[in-house]
Amino acid sequence: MINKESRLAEVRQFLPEWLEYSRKEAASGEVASYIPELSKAPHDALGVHLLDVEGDSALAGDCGMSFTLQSISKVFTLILALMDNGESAVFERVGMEPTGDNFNSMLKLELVRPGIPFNPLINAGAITISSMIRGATPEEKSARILDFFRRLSGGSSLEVNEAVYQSEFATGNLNRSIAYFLVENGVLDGNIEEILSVYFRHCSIEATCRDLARMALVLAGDGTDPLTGEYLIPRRYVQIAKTFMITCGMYNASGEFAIKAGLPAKSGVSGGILAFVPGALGIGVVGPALNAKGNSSAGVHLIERLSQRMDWSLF
Ligand SMILES: NC(=O)CC[C@H](N)C(=O)O
Repeated sequence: MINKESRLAEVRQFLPEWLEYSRKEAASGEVASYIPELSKAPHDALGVHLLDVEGDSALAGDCGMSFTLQSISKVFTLILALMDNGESAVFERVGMEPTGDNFNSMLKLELVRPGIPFNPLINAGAITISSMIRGATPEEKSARILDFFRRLSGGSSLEVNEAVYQSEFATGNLNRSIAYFLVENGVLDGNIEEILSVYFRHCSIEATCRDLARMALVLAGDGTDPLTGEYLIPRRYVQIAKTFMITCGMYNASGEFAIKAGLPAKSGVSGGILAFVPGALGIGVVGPALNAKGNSSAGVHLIERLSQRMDWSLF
């Protein structure tokens, strides 16, 4: 058990120094450019916000910067799809296993029958999950997702970054290929452009490190917001999301991250990372320069170091 008060006090004291040390890792990374709009992010930025169950914060660096959630959103659309459809319907369409491949790989879709995506956190799985969000139109589905994310982030006013959305929609041919493949396999049905618009929109929701920390805090609280007492997610669905975050949350570097940090986490190509210490605190990090696995170079370094110094690993 960690002593929350004294831990965050200690973190607050050392955080600026640790952050500057981790920032150097950005030098070895690259800002994502396959979505053109993302390439505008500052290469050396690094920000962190930690929020504990009492509402105490520790923050450092470029934590005022906003960025799009990208793959981080997949954790919460999975949860919404579980709430909308139930566990068995969701797992008829997506699997429960890590792939060991890149997040946008199509390799295993062809290799393993019946061709359902390996898990809901790779693009194929997340596109399938987007199609399962309740709503009569894509606009209604997107509005429900945004509303859910706003409630999870403490009644915030999160918005879609339209420029990033348009940039993804215009250039997302690999995601289109995945979607057509899923239709062919009988996993997806419906209008592909509409399904992709729901997917690209939730990836393009803009947030700050504090928003990530706030959403992570709800997961740390097993689905109940520790700051308001509001029940937002059934505990079972948090358990499912948490397990996927450990096994697949950092793409094909999840094993290494589990060993080095030992925390449930999800990263996105914008350089954001959401992580949490169950029962204790939510963590939001951004560092746009990515390593070869597509995770924030400096962000991974910072979370691993924090977890090791503070003895936060679950394992
Ligand atoms: N890994 C990511 O963050 C990928 C999300 C991005 N929107 C994509 O589909 O490529």
